[in-house]
Amino acid sequence: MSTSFLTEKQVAISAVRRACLLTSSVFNKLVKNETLTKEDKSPVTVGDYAAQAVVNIILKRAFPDDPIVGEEDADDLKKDPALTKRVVELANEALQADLGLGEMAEWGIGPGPEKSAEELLGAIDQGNHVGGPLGRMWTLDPIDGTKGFLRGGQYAVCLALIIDGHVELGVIGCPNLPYDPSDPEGPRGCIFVAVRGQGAQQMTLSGANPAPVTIPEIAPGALNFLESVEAAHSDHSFNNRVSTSLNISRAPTRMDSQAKYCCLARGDGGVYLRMPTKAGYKEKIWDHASGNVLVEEAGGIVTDSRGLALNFGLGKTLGDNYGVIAARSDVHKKVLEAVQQARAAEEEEIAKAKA
Ligand SMILES: Nc1ncnc2c1ncn2[C@@H]1O[C@H](COP(=O)(O)O)[C@@H](O)[C@H]1OP(=O)(O)O
Ligand SMILES: [Mg+2]
Ligand SMILES: [Mg+2]
Ligand SMILES: [Mg+2]
Repeated sequence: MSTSFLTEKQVAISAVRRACLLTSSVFNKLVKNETLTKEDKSPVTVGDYAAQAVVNIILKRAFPDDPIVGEEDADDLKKDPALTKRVVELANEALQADLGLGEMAEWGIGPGPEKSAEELLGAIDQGNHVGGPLGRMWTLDPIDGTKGFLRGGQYAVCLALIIDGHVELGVIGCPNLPYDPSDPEGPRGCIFVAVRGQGAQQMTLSGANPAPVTIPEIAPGALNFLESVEAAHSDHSFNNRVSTSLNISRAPTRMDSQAKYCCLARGDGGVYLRMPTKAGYKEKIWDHASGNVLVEEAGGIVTDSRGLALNFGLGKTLGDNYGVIAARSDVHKKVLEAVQQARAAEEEEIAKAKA
């Protein structure tokens, strides 16, 4: 098997583009127009299921033997015929759309035949692999940043190829992210692609204007933190403590989803820092795999708060990794030190309070 991953890359881009088309259509039909009635299921649920069905159908068409670790399963969907009908309509619309640019019949990429409800439910459940240390597997978050999706803010469709516990390819679709960070009101919709050893790039959602991305050197005074909007997902006060100790004066940029890794990769914010807010939460591999290879290929380093590499070979979660720090290598070193000092100070305070 070739290790250039050319086919894998084209297939993954096509799958993510079709899923983004679908999630945008769910947003426009169900969220923006506020057409939801009480009986309607959450548009997030519809979008999650349908996007996972679309991506899995495309992956399995090209790589029938590859297992997929997907966030969703179809157990609840199977009990709900009305929701299933909606998912089937939306998934087929996205699978049959003519995307034009970048679709190549010779790669087996392009509009596909209509799928039955049974086939689509089956496709969602093909994302049931549990992960592990050996072999090839894909991991998929069909909508990452569901809160952002509902707000009309940032969310991402995230797909990655993991081989023997290492992320080799990552594709992230960000339908609401401006293509040009210096023109925040300009055209929105980007796809970020990274292949291990081959660099990182971004392109528009239609596949146009591919351009390499690398993390630029950022003057210490211009650095800022990229962090979750949701206070329950990452510890804002800890980030504040760390940024204060690093004399960072710029306010953090808060956004949902792996769009944060994408912004970091193109120099739009200098540090990704995510510390758990409650003991026992284990980060999921689909929430970090694509962003991991993207940031590393853009010249950054990604570790946990102890400086350890993230371990994608332990199953569905990152196991014992605690927190995530991502930044350009020079910045990463300083942030890791500051994080460890802040953790020590925090522990000391807790011990004092208990005494
Ligand atoms: N307690 C938690 N701590 C950290 N991440 C969480 C927690 N609960 C959910 N998440 C996940 O964080 C991701 C979003 O991160 P962010 O806030 O940076 O956008 C989602 O995938 C979300 O999972 P889920 O999709 O199941 O809600
Ligand atoms: Mg997620
Ligand atoms: Mg999700
Ligand atoms: Mg979820």
